[in-house]
Amino acid sequence: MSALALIAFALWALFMLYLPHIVEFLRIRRFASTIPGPSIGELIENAKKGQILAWLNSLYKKHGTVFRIWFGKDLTVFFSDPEDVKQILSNNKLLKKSKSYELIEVWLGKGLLTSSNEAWQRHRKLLTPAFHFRILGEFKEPMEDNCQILISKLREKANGEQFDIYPYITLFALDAILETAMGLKKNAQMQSESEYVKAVQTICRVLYKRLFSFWHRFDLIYRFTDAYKERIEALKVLHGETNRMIKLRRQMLQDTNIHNMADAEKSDEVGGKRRLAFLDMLLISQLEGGGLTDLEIREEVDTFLFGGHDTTSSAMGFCIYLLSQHEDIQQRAYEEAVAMQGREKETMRYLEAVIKETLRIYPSVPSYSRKTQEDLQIGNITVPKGVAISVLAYMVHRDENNYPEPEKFNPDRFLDNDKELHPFAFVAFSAGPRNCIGQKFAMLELKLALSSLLRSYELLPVKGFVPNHLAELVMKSGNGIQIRMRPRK
Ligand code: HEM
Repeated sequence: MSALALIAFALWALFMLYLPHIVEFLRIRRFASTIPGPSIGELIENAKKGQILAWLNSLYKKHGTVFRIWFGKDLTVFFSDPEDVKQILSNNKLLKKSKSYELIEVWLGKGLLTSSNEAWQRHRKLLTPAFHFRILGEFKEPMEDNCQILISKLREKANGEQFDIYPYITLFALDAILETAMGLKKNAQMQSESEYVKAVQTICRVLYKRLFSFWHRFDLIYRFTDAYKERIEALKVLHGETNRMIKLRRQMLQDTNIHNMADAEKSDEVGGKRRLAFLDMLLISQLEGGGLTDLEIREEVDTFLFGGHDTTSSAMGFCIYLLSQHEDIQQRAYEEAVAMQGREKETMRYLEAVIKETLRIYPSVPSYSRKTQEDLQIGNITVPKGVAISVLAYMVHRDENNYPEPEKFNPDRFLDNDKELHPFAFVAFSAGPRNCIGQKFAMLELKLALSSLLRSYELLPVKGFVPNHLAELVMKSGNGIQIRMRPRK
């Protein structure tokens, strides 16, 4: 065979290899032309401005509840109608996450948040008991200890002067998740300079930055950036620490003769405490023979850490801001917090409504996406295979049919007409099979922290302050959470 024929054959083989992708892409392009949406130029311009949520809001107003955006060659269709959201989130065939989740795999690997198919199903089944409310109750005490540290750290700020409370909250949330996920008392609140705490903050920052950067998305370019170097250093610390903890907790189980759950239930001591961290539960199920590999365990522990600290700090920060702005609502929440002291695990009707209303206006995860693995009918649209579908919780929560005056902070919505709401009108924790596994954990932590804060301090508004909410992977306020505080008498 001549060289030319060889080249022609190679080209043909390559073409045949890519043919299905080319056909799929052409179908997607044809479909995209039937859905309204902005140009790529508009995307770049708005990403540069950093006001993605305001832009998505304007697209919703212009195009309605369904619109599309091209992210490079990847198409995402955004949905905000509760009826469409119901079809998306309850569909058992739509469980695969979209491509943007691959960016966080360097840290989380194929943990629960990023994995799909059988691996996800197996892990979810294995992890669900660890989030059972009875087990979570065991964490009330360490969470309360961390709340006390938060209250005392804030004492120096409770002088009526303006300050940013957000850094205090993040360290509190990090301590709460480190202690419960890994059994690790890190005292981030006391040692904010620790190498580990800094690595968590660095990795969150560089991963978010990459998600919304056009250039950093190209691997070849990214490898030459400072962010890449920072990422490598942070991952070394993070993975090193999780591996160290796996070794340490395994040794503790061995030393206390715990080989299965029955032994653990009988034992009083796991590392000096009766409580089992999520990590212990995973290690015990490994000992019982049906568990995960060491790598899978590390990925899950890192996933809890990521999923569990930024989301709750965001919710807590926005809730404090809203309470500081609404004296009457704060007073009602305060009275309930006083009446329920020590019983926060029980229903706290008003504070729960306050938290839900906060998450309605400021959903910690403003949108989340799946990828279609086959053509899919949603409402009157047939979405072709290979398209990312995004639930835009931020706009679902601003649907005027369910929420008249949607920008108004009114927790009574969740007391008065909760039953009249569309079941998919509130999706801050997502819904269906891939909903947030940690939502009960999050509610317990938020209730404990907010009620002890309310009992200790009066939250006062800062004149003219409005949070600049940014759509990072987790919604944040770009200008912090500025408040003033006074001790309660
Ligand atoms: C206010 C607090 C929280 C909010 C608003 C929240 C929200 C969400 C949302 C919207 C999802 C779905 C994401 C997606 O489909 O891509 C999710 C998934 C998840 N969350 Fe949360 N979350 C919170 C707290 C937590 C906590 C405290 C933990 C862990 C202790 C946690 C662990 C997870 C995990 C592991 C998943 C993936 C579940 C799966 O795919 O099976 N979250 N969360």
